[in-house]
Amino acid sequence: MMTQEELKRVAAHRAVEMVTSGMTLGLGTGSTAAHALDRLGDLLRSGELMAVAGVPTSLKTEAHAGRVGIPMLALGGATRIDLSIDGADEVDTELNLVKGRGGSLLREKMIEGSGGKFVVIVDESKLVPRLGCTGAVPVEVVPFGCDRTLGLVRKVFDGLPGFSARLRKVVVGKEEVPFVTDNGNYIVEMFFEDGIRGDLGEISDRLLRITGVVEHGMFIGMATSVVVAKKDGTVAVLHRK
Ligand SMILES: O=C[C@H](O)[C@H](O)[C@H](O)COP(=O)(O)O
Repeated sequence: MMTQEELKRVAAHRAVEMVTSGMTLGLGTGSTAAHALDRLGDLLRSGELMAVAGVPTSLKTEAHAGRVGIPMLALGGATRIDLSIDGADEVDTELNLVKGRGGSLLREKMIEGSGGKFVVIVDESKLVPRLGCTGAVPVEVVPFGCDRTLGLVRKVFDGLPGFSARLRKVVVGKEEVPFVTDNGNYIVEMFFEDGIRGDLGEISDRLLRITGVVEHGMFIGMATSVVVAKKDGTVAVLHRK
């Protein structure tokens, strides 16, 4: 039986097979996407891939891509993005995603939603019947008035049994402080007892209408395919219908 880390690598390597020389890539963030960065670096060093450039979805990815020698472009400097490769926290049966439990959802959504293919790489444990089944659905909010914004997010799900929301905190020294994203924003985490039931598009619209919300971690209808590494070591590639 392969470990979860090995499965992440298997999925990442399969997605990197879709990369050809000359492509501009969206470079994802997280432990699964990290395997794709390493593989891209290896292929560039060996000369099997040439003239590839990447647009990093986080400062961490920018540093990693720099270490492994992937040439980079800023989002504004890329005329097109041919293919983005990134992990996800959850993938539902329609290939909608929860992303951003690592805090990188905004840049990911900007880059992965800017055209081209978006290939998601996961191990089997990320497949869920409904988004929000296995943990937090993050929402990026501006720090100003964040308590008011948190209250307005709670109102969207008013009366929903088992729903809760809180500001994501981290411990620094002995103190709990808000988690700060690469964009200087905070994260509200939404929790659902048994996942999100209802129209995701409508829920998305209601969240995005709240002044103070910057973006949320539901990636609806964005993934063009999902590479799933299964426990037995086989790989399935699911395509959006
Ligand atoms: O903010 C984090 C990103 O959305 C990641 O792609 C996501 O959290 C999945 O990360 P991992 O591959 O480490 O499970």
